[in-house]
Amino acid sequence: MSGGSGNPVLYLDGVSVVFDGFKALNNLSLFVEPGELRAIIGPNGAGKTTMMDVITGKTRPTEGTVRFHQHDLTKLDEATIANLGIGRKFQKPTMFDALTVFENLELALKAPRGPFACLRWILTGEARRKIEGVMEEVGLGARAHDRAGVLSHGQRQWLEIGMLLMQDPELLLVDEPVAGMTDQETEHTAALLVRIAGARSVVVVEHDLEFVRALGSKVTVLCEGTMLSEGSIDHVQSDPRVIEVYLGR
Ligand SMILES: Nc1ncnc2c1ncn2[C@@H]1O[C@H](COP(=O)(O)OP(=O)(O)OP(=O)(O)O)[C@@H](O)[C@H]1O
Repeated sequence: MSGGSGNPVLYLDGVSVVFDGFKALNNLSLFVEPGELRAIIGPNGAGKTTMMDVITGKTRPTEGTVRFHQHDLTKLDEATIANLGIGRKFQKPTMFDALTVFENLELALKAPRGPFACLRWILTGEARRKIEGVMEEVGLGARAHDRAGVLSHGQRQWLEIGMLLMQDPELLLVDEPVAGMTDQETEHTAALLVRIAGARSVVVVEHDLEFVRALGSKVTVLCEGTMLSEGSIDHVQSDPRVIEVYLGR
């Protein structure tokens, strides 16, 4: 068993997911510490998306333990899990193009429930400071009043991360954040994720190994639904099993 020193925020032990007899996850164990940044890599079909789906309650494991602190995530629905403080960023942005960066963050904060909730909303000084803080964190401070629709692909991804941060997640799951980004945007994204981890745990699934290297974090390599190798990027890249999976055929 590996797992670090403290109590993990996220604890997966012996997790399997079987789809029609096919094991998408096979006895997977993974532990993420408070404030940790973790990269998950692996070839196509390795089970990375299925792992994220299990954590967020979209997919139920066939067997195994999935815990967020003391909460058994296998018993909870997606909305409850999100409310516990697990945010997930998908590849496709979900912001409103006609609204500004500031307004999108404002909407993410208040998440109005019910038809008149927004009419009762008054932007308090505290909320404004929070929005400004998040804009600085994701590097969009200078774009506050630009409409989301005019942002570059990279900036839109950062806004989306900012929208998740407005909900104060304790664990943020980020799916292939740098797909389609320029080299400069990719570098900015690595720095951004390093910056925002620490105050919360961040798990990043990504194919781009140069980007993963720039994260400087512990890396977990998945293959055929199970953990193949774990450690620094140098460690996993020199692991013969990883070399075989990535380069061997
Ligand atoms: N709902 C499903 N029903 C049947 N098989 C599925 C289902 N979801 C995923 N799979 C299979 O499980 C395996 C793992 O898929 P998964 O999407 O988790 O891999 P991945 O590592 O995210 O791959 P990629 O890098 O291509 O996104 C794949 O072989 C996939 O075809």
